[in-house]
Amino acid sequence: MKMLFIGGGNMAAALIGGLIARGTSAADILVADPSEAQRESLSARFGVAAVPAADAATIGASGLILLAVKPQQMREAVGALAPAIAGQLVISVAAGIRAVDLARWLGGHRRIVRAMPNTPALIGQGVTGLAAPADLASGDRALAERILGAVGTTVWVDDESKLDAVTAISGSGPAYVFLFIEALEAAAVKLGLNPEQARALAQGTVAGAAQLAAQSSEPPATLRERVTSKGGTTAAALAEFEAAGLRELVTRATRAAERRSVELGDEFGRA
Ligand SMILES: NC(=O)C1=CN([C@@H]2O[C@H](COP(=O)(O)OP(=O)(O)OC[C@H]3O[C@@H](n4cnc5c(N)ncnc54)[C@H](OP(=O)(O)O)[C@@H]3O)[C@@H](O)[C@H]2O)C=CC1
Ligand SMILES: O=C(O)[C@@H]1CCC=N1
Repeated sequence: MKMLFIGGGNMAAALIGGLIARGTSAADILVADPSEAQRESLSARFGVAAVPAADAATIGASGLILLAVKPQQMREAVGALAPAIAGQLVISVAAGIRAVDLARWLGGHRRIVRAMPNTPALIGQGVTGLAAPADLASGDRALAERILGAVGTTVWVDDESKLDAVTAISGSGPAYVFLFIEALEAAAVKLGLNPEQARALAQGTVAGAAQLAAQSSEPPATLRERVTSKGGTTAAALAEFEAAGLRELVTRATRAAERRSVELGDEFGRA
């Protein structure tokens, strides 16, 4: 089946890279993106064809259309598709933009799934939230699940509005983890380790802890307690995190992301 990506930026690259690594043929993927640099980069990295804009013939020949432009760009991008769309499934990965608005811009098209993936899709370790209208055919649900499931795990939410929370947790989440790695690395250098040592230790620790949490049947709190010897070094560090309100800070940060997702839908979707 031919897949057409509208927008070939960071998220599209992660999905395309993940799909190709897991057996999708590059010949089955076409990307439309006005940026020459993006097109060249995608073709060089993944061997996919890329065009500045999709024409009616390529839109009509695609079995699946993936919308991967920024929310701010979605109305214009979708408006250009509308006259040529041939009833195929459309999957949007955009934060905030609601299915009802996409449907309106697509001239009443109803075969729409919203997905909120994340960039670890590139290495097949993504996690994607999915939402679809209740009347979407089960074959379309299965197709969306197969595409996003090829690059990681999937989680359906019944209510589309829950995707704002999904975005705040797992869509944006990799950036929170990268920030923590950055901070741990910087702290390591301040403690006198060289930058290579700092990177190896910080990255290795986060990767190992994440793998252990994923493979363990025990909750993260139990795994944390197992590191924390009574009166030891971990307890000294965790006391600082708790005193600084790390848990509340995470709640505040994710609320801000969720709020922003709703705002993006209001700001760029309702027009
Ligand atoms: N990055 C992430 O981790 C995640 C992103 N998303 C969602 O994915 C979407 C894309 O995000 P991201 O990849 O980060 O953004 P990028 O800006 O990296 O990619 C968007 C691309 O679309 C291009 N574009 C703009 N207008 C059009 C058009 N009319 N037709 C085709 N392409 C067009 C842009 O070109 P130009 O730069 O020239 O405008 C750009 O290359 C967003 O809606 C975001 O919410 C979802 C989950 C995670
Ligand atoms: O930052 C953003 O808006 C997008 C959505 C989730 C991750 N990146």
